[in-house]
Amino acid sequence: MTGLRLNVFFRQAYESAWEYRGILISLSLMFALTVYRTIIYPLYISPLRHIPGPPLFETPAWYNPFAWVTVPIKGQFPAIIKGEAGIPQRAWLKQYGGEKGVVRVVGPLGIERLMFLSPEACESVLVKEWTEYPRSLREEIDMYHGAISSLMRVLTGQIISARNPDDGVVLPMYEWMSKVTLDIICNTAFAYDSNSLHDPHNELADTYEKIIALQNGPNSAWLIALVSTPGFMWYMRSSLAWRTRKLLAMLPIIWQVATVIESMYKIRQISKRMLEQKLRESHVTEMEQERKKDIMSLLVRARKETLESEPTGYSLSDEAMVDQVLTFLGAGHETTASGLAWTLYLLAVNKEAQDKLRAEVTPVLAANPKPEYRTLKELQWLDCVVMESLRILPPVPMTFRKAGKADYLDGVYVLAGTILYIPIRVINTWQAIWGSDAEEFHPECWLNLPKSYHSQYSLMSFIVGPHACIGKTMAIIEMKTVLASLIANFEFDLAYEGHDPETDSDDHNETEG
Ligand code: HEM
Repeated sequence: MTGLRLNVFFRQAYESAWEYRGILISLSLMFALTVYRTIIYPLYISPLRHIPGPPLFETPAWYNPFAWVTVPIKGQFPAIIKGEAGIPQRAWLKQYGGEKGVVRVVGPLGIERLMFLSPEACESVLVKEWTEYPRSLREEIDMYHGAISSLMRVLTGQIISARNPDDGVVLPMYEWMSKVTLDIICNTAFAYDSNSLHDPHNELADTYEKIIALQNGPNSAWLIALVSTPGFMWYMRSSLAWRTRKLLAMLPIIWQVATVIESMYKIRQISKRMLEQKLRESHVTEMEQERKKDIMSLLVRARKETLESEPTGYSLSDEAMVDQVLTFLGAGHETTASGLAWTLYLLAVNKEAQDKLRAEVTPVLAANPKPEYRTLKELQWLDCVVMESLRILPPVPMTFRKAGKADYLDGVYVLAGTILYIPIRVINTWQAIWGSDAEEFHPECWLNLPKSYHSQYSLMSFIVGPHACIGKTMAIIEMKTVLASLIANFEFDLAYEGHDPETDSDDHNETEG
């Protein structure tokens, strides 16, 4: 009887397998391909497998069958997203980098990444041959003072309304820095008053706040993983994203993507409205309108002038102009805010450096509360503090390139398509360049730079080459202007003894998009 039942079972199984053979063959092929791509290729076939780096499988993982599934899928990604930005990479370079500082890391799905430290490699990738290493993803000081005065009024109001103003008040400085930098960039980009410092319901500020809350929220690691998924950015730019957003909003974790889609759509709509207004203003003759200096007005005027002189020539479309301004908004707002917040943190820990800065800026601001940039530029300690903060805690700790050709870098044959980390924070704090206390805050090192300092490749906070940050000058001026006013007017302490924001937040700034 049992033999007969088994026989029937196998016959039915065989018939079902035959009926669904197409699906079964596809699934088997996918399985085989996944095993090949995530285990066999990185461990036994890749020409990069001999380059030292953290092992894909730590010894105990070989004996854990569950790890055979999870490790190849995740690669070193858990260490990267759990760790503070740039720190796991620094540890790997120290442990495996050797003399030259070359390390291989296996990311999710067996995709390999290489890290190079030497100026020669950075020069090849970012400057000399930058077209061969494409990115895989993707002063106007007067304009600042309005926002800075508002910030001073708001913070003073918060302190006065505290129960014991003399004891100080605990304030979320990162949020306030984010508001002031948004108001500054909106003014600079569109001559638009976002007024986020005073009006928490401002449409643009509110929308940005939603995106920032996701970035800093508990599921931010998932969001980064989703953004890094091949094809994700294509999807986000397509109309499919807008059409499927309500469906996404219902799914766990993925709902964040729906929030990003809606926020991006709203920001784009607001920018379009502003462009329409600029286009209406551009018909008014120059005599009638004040010559505006915001980026969007400059673009509108440049396009009008190009079309007048060369009607058939190349000019930016409306859509491209909105894109340009949105890039500025995105790239220039959070970066400067986190640079400022980290500087305040470093000064709260290093009270001596803070007092020295106060002694330098107070008389200058007493003589003129809205100093010109030329005045601020001469303040030596202010410069040291800002540069040192950007060195040890760079707002963009890491970026990426993709090899567009196969070639040697630092003696390693790198295949086309390989992802290269540009380890900004690691280079900024590398002991061979900056000395044995490279990871500590020493503003005075800018008064006497080490002999090993290279003017282009030792501080990479804004990277170098044609894709380097075009807002670098503005960012440094903005940071100095806001910081000078804050330090001249307030004293900063940690919110509580032992406050360590590095472990409080899981801020991991991997920009791949
Ligand atoms: C402390 C503040 C800032 C830091 C640390 C910073 C850093 C960077 C870095 C590292 C990149 C290159 C990313 C890459 O190529 O992978 C970049 C690009 C860029 N930055 Fe900045 N930035 C800051 C502020 C600003 C400001 C204030 C603006 C605008 C006014 C700005 C505008 C841009 C633009 C337009 C790009 C190119 C974006 C693109 O091509 O997609 N940045 N920035």
